[in-house]
Amino acid sequence: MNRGLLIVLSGPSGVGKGTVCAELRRRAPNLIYSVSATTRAPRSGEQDGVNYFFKTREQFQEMIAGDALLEYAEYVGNYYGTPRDFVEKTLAEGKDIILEIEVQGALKVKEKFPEGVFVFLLPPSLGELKQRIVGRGTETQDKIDHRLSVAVEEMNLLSRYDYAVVNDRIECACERIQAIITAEHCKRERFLHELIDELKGLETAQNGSER
Ligand SMILES: Nc1ncnc2c1ncn2[C@@H]1O[C@H](COP(=O)(O)OP(=O)(O)OP(=O)(O)O)[C@@H](O)[C@H]1O
Ligand SMILES: Nc1nc2c(ncn2[C@@H]2O[C@H](COP(=O)(O)O)[C@@H](O)[C@H]2O)c(=O)[nH]1
Repeated sequence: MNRGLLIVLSGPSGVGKGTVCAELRRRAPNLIYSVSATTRAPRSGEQDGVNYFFKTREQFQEMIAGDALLEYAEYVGNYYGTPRDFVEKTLAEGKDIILEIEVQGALKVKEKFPEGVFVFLLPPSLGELKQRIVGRGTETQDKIDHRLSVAVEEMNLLSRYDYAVVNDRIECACERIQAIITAEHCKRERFLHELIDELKGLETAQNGSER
């Protein structure tokens, strides 16, 4: 059985990662979502085990010490991390999994899983990014300013990603990401590699007989 694809979706706060991820999962129910652990307080409507595993700092530090996280990062005053076992089990079962995480963590995942598919979601403009994060209404002005200053640093790391996708319209962004996932599956198809090897063999044999 082929291993599943590890897809990492990053991008600045407020660009629409969560929104795009939710729409991708609606379109492709087989795509598994990695629920992160965090020390951030739940927002109104967020559920433990669904949006995040909400942890105290002590519980999170125990997860770090017990090597239970594939990666973690401190972002704007809170810890965020990806539970390791669930990702490894999902990939071993041949299922695709998507991680929606910030840039420092994504680059750590890239060191461990260079075969992953790393997608950076971009806003159509910085003005629109600001409007989205303000419009969501979940953060204080202080936190918004902090998240926007981190956003600029994050966008400087865009070149470390395999793909950049603009989230202008949610449907278009999802279609672009779905096209990337389809293409990445094709690249990994064993029969294609066998066919390419066969063609190379044929070419070598032909060149040999022409000499
Ligand atoms: N393509 C879009 N057009 C207009 N608004 C959008 C679009 N995508 C997302 N939004 C809106 O932007 C806001 C931020 O989206 P979302 O919470 O998904 O961002 P995020 O990148 O997951 O943020 P964070 O990293 O802070 O969790 C939400 O109010 C969402 O409805
Ligand atoms: N490195 C990680 N970053 C993560 C993880 N889960 C979420 N995130 C990112 O944190 C910021 C803030 O999230 P918010 O829910 O407080 O708005 C955002 O960029 C998320 O993508 C994780 O496991 N590791």
